[in-house]
Amino acid sequence: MSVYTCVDQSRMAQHVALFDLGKLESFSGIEGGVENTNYRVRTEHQSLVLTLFEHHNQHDVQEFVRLARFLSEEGFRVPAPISDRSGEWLHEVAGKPAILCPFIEGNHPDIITARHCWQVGSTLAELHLASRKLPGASANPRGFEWWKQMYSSLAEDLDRTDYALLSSEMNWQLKHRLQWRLLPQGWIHGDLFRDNVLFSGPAGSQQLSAILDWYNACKGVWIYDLAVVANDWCCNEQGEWDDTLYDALLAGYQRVRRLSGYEQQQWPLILRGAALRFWLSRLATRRYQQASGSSLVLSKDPDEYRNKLIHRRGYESLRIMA
Ligand SMILES: Nc1ncnc2c1ncn2[C@@H]1O[C@H](COP(=O)(O)OP(=O)(O)O)[C@@H](O)[C@H]1O
Ligand SMILES: N[C@@H](CCOP(=O)(O)O)C(=O)O
Repeated sequence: MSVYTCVDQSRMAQHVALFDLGKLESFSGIEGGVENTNYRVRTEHQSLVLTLFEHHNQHDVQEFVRLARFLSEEGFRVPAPISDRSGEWLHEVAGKPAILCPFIEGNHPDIITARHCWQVGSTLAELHLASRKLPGASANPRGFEWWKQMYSSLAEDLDRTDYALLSSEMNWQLKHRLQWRLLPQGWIHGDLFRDNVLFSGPAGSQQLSAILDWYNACKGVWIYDLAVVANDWCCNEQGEWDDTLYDALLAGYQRVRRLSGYEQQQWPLILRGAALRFWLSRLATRRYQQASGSSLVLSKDPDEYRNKLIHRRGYESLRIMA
């Protein structure tokens, strides 16, 4: 469970009292999540999630919640923060920027099927196209510049073999920066892992009920967003593809937006970049968790993404289904 910041009963009640939600009934830390502190909050009138941002200031939060608010208004199943009586949706709780969103029913499926992947793919493409109407996406704070900073700070955290792998991939990515820049771009979710999507309904006919955690939303290459999904949803921890899931994801995405020949050509490069990004961020998270000494934290294994990167480096090209 990831609860980095503890909020006591009286502070929670004081916060809930700002909204038209009735009295606070109960609250508890949410299991899952890596980066922020989340509480499930029940009031007389509603079930909600309070998120405290651990690494971002109010300005950052205003920026990346813009997309979630826009998409929610466009009718996508995306939780957007609710406003208090004075119209304010961004607050400070325990010294952290805080938002309160409606709790959305659903679960993260234990077993991923082609049906899940197809729905995630098509919804992702719909999000990409819909968000073209929202101007002003800012650059990815976990993009190439951040990779470089992390790379130079990681020499002590990695053994020689892993550091050599990291150096080699950084050089490869540097050599191919221009290819990234020529790909179609726009708003991206940036972190569409299984634990950021909810499904509801009976097993076998589940429907996607929400896309959560918009806290990495930024400007980026669209197929990078798709590669993040492929690397998490469609392979095992060693990076070996499940062809059925992989084909369903790409078919779902391409039902809405067809990949160009150039995107197909660059796909292996982007899959590698997406694996590298999460290897780096998991190493960064591990370092942060060790330093903060928090007891209620969920750890995600950096080696999983090192393994996926190794696997992706084995591909010069990769089939993309129509
Ligand atoms: N609005 C919501 N409705 C239902 N569950 C939610 C909602 N927001 C978050 N959660 C639950 O909390 C978990 C962690 O939230 P998330 O935003 O992914 O945290 P983190 O940014 O720390 O990774 C999610 O996996 C989900 O189960
Ligand atoms: N989904 C990611 C965690 C989120 O990435 P971060 O850069 O915001 O820490 C994972 O599984 O590693």
